Amino acid sequence: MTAALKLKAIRDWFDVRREPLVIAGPCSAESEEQLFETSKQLVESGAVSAIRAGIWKPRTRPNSFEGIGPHALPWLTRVKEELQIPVATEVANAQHVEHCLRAGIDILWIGARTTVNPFYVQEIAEALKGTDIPVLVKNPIHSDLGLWVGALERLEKVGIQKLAAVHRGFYTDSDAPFRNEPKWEMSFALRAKAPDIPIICDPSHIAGKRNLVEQVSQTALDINLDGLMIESHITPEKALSDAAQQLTPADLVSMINRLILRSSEPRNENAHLELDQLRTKIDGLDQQIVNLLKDRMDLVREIGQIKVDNDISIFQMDRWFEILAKRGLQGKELELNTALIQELFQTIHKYSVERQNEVFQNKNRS
Ligand SMILES: O=C(O)C(=O)C[C@]1(C(=O)O)C=C[C@@H](O)C=C1
Repeated sequence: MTAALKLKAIRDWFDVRREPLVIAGPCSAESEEQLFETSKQLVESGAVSAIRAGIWKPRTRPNSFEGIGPHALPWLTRVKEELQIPVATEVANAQHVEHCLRAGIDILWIGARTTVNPFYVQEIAEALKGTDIPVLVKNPIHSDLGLWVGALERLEKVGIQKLAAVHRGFYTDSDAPFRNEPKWEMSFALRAKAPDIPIICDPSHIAGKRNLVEQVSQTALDINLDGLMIESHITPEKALSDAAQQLTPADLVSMINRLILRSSEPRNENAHLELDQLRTKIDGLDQQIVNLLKDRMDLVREIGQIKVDNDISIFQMDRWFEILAKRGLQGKELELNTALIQELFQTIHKYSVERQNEVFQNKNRS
């Protein structure tokens, strides 16, 4: 089921100074000078459409720098007024919202650690009732699509129509290669569920390392995300938070200049024809795959009948491991991605077990 949200298209509420839409600025506002100087260089480049800076920083461990707090709000309004650019900051509770509304902050975002908690999101939504301030909602830390959509719905329900999602990646045990796992499929799932929500990518938090920010930004544009939110600091190595992933304004601007903007439709007739031909072939193969799945499922059902008639259990570990190993080897020989084969056969197995369970349930009922 799709979530029918009443929204304003992002380009109707965002003055995009240059494509792609980029919101940039320091992870944290650390001093008036650091924020102003970073913002000035970014704004003068013409490459960014809004400035971001965190002033309340939810940190994993205590004793880390937790942000300047409301004292930094006038620094942000100075950037807004002197540099004539919209400014954005993160809010995590109703009090933060009230501070920001009073200070005239233009855009708010809800962080990954807040999106996970419907109580916090509801409190923020209530505090925003009656305003039309744009709100960006970062994905929850773990890949729970319901929480992400739910947070957007809570905001829409109080009348916020300038809404966007921010894809910042998902928690992972290993930070190789990225700090947060991109799981791009979550953006596809969000598009399927709420097609009108613009999605902005936060490559800094996915990458975790400045040398990988460009690669992630390019992928985000190549999968048609609607913009980028990137961290930038005049002296990144001295940053009080996220030092490893921030780029100097100059490096950020060169990076933006290197990004390639691609269109979602082919622009020349030849490419159009070639795509059509290949897609027809894919359609044929997909039909075969589905027919093969049907044949396989019929065999699985037959096996299920033998099992239930002979009191044999559904799950057959040795056989299951044998299939994974054999198909894994075959996939390797054909140079297919190992995870593709593993995940495909795990899914097939899951539905085989489900199918046989139905056979067992039918027998139990008769
Ligand atoms: O070989 C079986 O016993 C089956 O039921 C088939 C199958 C499969 O899908 O390949 C399904 C369940 C078992 O755990 C192992 C394998």
